This record gives sequence, structure tokens and C-alpha cells, in this order.
Amino acid sequence: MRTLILASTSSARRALMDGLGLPYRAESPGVEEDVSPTLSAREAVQVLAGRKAKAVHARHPEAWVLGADQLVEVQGEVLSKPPDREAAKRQLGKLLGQTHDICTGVCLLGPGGHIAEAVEVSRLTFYPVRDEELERYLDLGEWQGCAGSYRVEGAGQALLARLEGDRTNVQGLPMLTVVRMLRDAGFPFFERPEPLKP
Ligand SMILES: Nc1nc2c(ncn2[C@@H]2O[C@H](COP(=O)(O)OP(=O)(O)OP(=O)(O)O)[C@@H](O)[C@H]2O)c(=O)[nH]1
Repeated sequence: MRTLILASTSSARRALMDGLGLPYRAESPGVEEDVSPTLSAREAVQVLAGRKAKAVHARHPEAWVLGADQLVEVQGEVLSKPPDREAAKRQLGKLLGQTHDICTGVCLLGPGGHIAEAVEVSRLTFYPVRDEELERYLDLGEWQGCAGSYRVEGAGQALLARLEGDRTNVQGLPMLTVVRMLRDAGFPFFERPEPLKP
């Protein structure tokens, strides 16, 4: 039986992997997420996804390890997770009434040097909303732990006028790409759980 490890502390990523039904476990990558400011969002998320996967794979070289990283890019500015409510308000202020890209890098590492990498981009357009509505949304706290300060599967969908691309990518893992990577790596799906040994 293969060991699959999700190199992530993200509850949204775990929820997406849980839906897939493949046996896996999650482990914190424990890496610094600093990258050169000269990198684009697409370049940065690929570097960071690889850094996370490599850190966990170094601890478990016989396992398969999936790492991911996500950034928002709006009018050339790169946004990550907001540290506090005021930062979240500034982030959403840049996104409302505009179109932005949310980029997710993924990296699958396996035994024997197997590596698969991809960057998935979804394009979102938000309604322009009044300040009092923005304050009400911030009060819900969905900004916490989310690049861009919104949850597309939560109340944040009321901000969304248009979405182009994979919706799961916005939540943290582009599942169409993840499934392709896992199938290309020979993962079996829909297996019955092994019977408990007497
Ligand atoms: N539920 C949800 N999460 C979102 C959404 N948009 C962004 N995120 C989360 O924002 C986070 C992006 O930050 P990252 O640095 O890539 O990941 P992280 O949360 O630090 O977790 P690690 O994988 O351990 O690095 C991820 O946890 C995404 O799941 C969304 O619309 N819904």
C-alpha cells in the first residue's frame, strides 16, 4: 500500500483530499515561505509548492508527497494570507469591482525521483460592494487563513460575479490537476479498505 502525504496544514486542502477518498495523511511542511520579490505569483507558488513537498519527502523518502502553495495576483500586486482584519480589508478593497487571478502551485514527489509539477490559475471577478457590506463580510472571519481574504465556498461566493477555471483551485488544490498527477503516478482509485486483521 502506497503512503500518500499531503504536505500542508490547510484545513481546506485536507477537506478537498478527504473528498477524493484516497488514504492519505497530512504533515506540516515546516518551511519558510519567503521567496524573491522578483518572482511572479506563478513562479513563486511553484517554488514554494516544491519546497514544501521536498521538505516532507526528505523525512519520508519512500512516500508520495503532495505540496501546494497559493497566491493572489491583482493588477500586478501579489497577495498572500492577511495577518489581521485590517490587512484583509485592504486586500478585499483591491479585489472588489476588479478581476484577479488566484494561482496554485502543486508538486507531487514519489520514490525513485518521481516529480510532477503544475501551476493552475483561476480568474475571478468580484462585485463592487459598499463599505458597510465589506465590513459585514469581514465580521464573518472568512478572511482568516485565506490568500485574498475570502472563501469562495462560503459566504464569500456572494462577492463573486464571475469565475473562470477550476473552483477547487480557488479553495487550495486544483483537483482536476491533482487527480491527473495521481493517475499518471499509477495511484489506484475506489479501492475497498483492507479488512481488519483478526
Ligand atoms: N476554504 C478556502 N480556503 C482558501 C480559499 N482561498 C484561499 N484559501 C486558503 O488560503 C491558503 C493559502 O495559503 P498557503 O500559504 O498556500 O497555504 P497555508 O494555508 O499556509 O497551508 P500550507 O499548505 O501548510 O502552506 C490555503 O490554506 C488555501 O486553502 C477559499 O476560497 N476557500
